Amino acid sequence: MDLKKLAGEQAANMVESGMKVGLGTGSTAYWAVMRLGERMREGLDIVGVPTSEATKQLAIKLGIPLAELSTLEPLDLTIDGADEINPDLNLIKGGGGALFREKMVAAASRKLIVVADESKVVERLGAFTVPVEVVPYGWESTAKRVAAAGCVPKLRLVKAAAGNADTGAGAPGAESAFVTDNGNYILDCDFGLIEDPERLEAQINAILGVVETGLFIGMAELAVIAAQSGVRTLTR
Ligand SMILES: O=C[C@H](O)[C@H](O)[C@H](O)COP(=O)(O)O
Repeated sequence: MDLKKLAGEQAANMVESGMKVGLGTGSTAYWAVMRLGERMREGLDIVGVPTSEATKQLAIKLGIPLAELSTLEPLDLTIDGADEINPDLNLIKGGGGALFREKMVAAASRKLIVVADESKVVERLGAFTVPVEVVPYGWESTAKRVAAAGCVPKLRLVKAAAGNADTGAGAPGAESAFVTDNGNYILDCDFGLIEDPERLEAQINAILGVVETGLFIGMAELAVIAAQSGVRTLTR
């Protein structure tokens, strides 16, 4: 049984015609968007706001009408994945690097529904490193300031698919900084288990050079969690 598919589809079944819907990013939200595409072919009528370029391309392929966030807000709901979910429905997000647009869209939504398999549910956040989006200019200095908040930040890297035969730069397998849809970098920050996620979010967001953190505090209202034993929902 594909648990991500189960959770994603179940949340997509909660969407009603006429709704303005935030479309999340990642391998679980993917299934929600796929199901919305299927339901559109059966007569569902919605307008979506994608949280990433990848989701935008998927929605276009599925024929889901899209609009700019500013023209649609407030959205009725957003369906999105998470890397960790605690009992208060506070989240760590951004494993795929989409955290900034995800937070913008979630903040403009009346309701955020999180979709995940059971492995994402934790007692305390922090086993998954906290992604922090930073502007490329002076990122090393920003990383030092983030480190002073009590973590070990690591610049997220990606392996190049193709290289420059002349210079060897970007040769297959060579690593370069991961660049977000907003043209920024990601620092993956290991804070250990986090005692006060709300305080930490405020502390990191106050650092010059930081764009946003992957801590989503008090934003999710409902979580649809799929396990081998079935689907359950968690509320705040
Ligand atoms: O940046 C990516 C997003 O925050 C994802 O929603 C999150 O990483 C969960 O992704 P997945 O469902 O693929 O585990």
